[in-house]
Amino acid sequence: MEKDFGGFRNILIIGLGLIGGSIAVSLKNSGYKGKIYGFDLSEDRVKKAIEMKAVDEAFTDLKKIPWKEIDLVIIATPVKTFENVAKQIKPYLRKDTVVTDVGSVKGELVKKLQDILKPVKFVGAHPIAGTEKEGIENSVVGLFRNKKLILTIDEEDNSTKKIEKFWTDLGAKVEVMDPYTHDFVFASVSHLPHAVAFALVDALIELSKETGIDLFLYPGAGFKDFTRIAASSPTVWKDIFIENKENLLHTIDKFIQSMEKLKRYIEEENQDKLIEILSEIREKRLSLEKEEKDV
Ligand SMILES: NC(=O)c1ccc[n+]([C@@H]2O[C@H](COP(=O)([O-])OP(=O)(O)OC[C@H]3O[C@@H](n4cnc5c(N)ncnc54)[C@H](O)[C@@H]3O)[C@@H](O)[C@H]2O)c1
Ligand SMILES: O=C(O)C(=O)C[C@]1(C(=O)O)C=C[C@@H](O)C=C1
Repeated sequence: MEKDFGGFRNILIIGLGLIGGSIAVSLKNSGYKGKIYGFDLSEDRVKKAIEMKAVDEAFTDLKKIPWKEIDLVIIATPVKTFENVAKQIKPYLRKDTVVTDVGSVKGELVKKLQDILKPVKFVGAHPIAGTEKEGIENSVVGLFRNKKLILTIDEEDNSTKKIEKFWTDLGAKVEVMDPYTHDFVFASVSHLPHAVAFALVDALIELSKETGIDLFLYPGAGFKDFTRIAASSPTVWKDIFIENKENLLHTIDKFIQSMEKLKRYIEEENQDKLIEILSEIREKRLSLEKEEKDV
């Protein structure tokens, strides 16, 4: 099928960060023909976006945006800003403009945004792709290629089909999930791992203080691999943690239980149990590599 990115003629990206920027540069690189407009509160980000030719025009003032031309708005700011952003753009939107997002949390937020934006259609979307970097200066061409993209929709209609085509043409593999299941799943496989990585570095900061030995002078590859995501944006992640609080707290409790189990087996020097649990965990982790190869 011909690449038409859902047939949206002109697009506005709100939030010229890593994800908003990666959408812009990926569109430009894939032959998207329409205009890409950008908006950000930061003058520097706007300047950078224009300098990089990631967007055709970019603004820090909503009033200056050529709203009549905009067929699709993509909200790509930290999740706690979404409601305000929706309220601020609502008066400018054409009734047939579609609004979507890239937020890492869905749940109630999807319903709130649908209510704020009504009668304009809001379609919740979450690309399962990113890095620990922030800002458009770190954007990646092709970031979404072969990556999952979760659409949190109740039913298919013309707008959801267009959003699905938009992401398919960027190379993503679209899956539909209800917003609440989405938040449990990504609390487990994304938000908990980030919390654990942040906490692990925190533990080493505390141990360094307690002992007077700077443990960060001796990181091996394992520590670096494991904690790459602890370099992620504090602003983006405090919003994700708070917006998905209930699910995240539940997964943190499960993680503490697993740590306590491991601690107990170590304390008891229980070799059988350690072999049993570590073997089971290793099998699971290895099966993940195999699934990736099979894709
Ligand atoms: N980083 C990832 O790996 C990743 C992956 C998938 C989804 N997401 C989601 O994408 C969104 C953006 O994350 P990012 O990593 O691109 O962050 P980022 O920090 O790189 O970019 C966010 C941008 O939004 C701007 N901004 C903040 N508040 C604003 C407002 N009210 N109006 C306009 N601009 C505003 C900031 O100036 C910044 O340029 C978040 O909702 C995040 O949950 C992130
Ligand atoms: O690879 C990374 O750096 C990421 O953290 C990407 C990652 C994740 O896999 O957890 C982070 C947040 C998202 O909402 C989606 C993807």
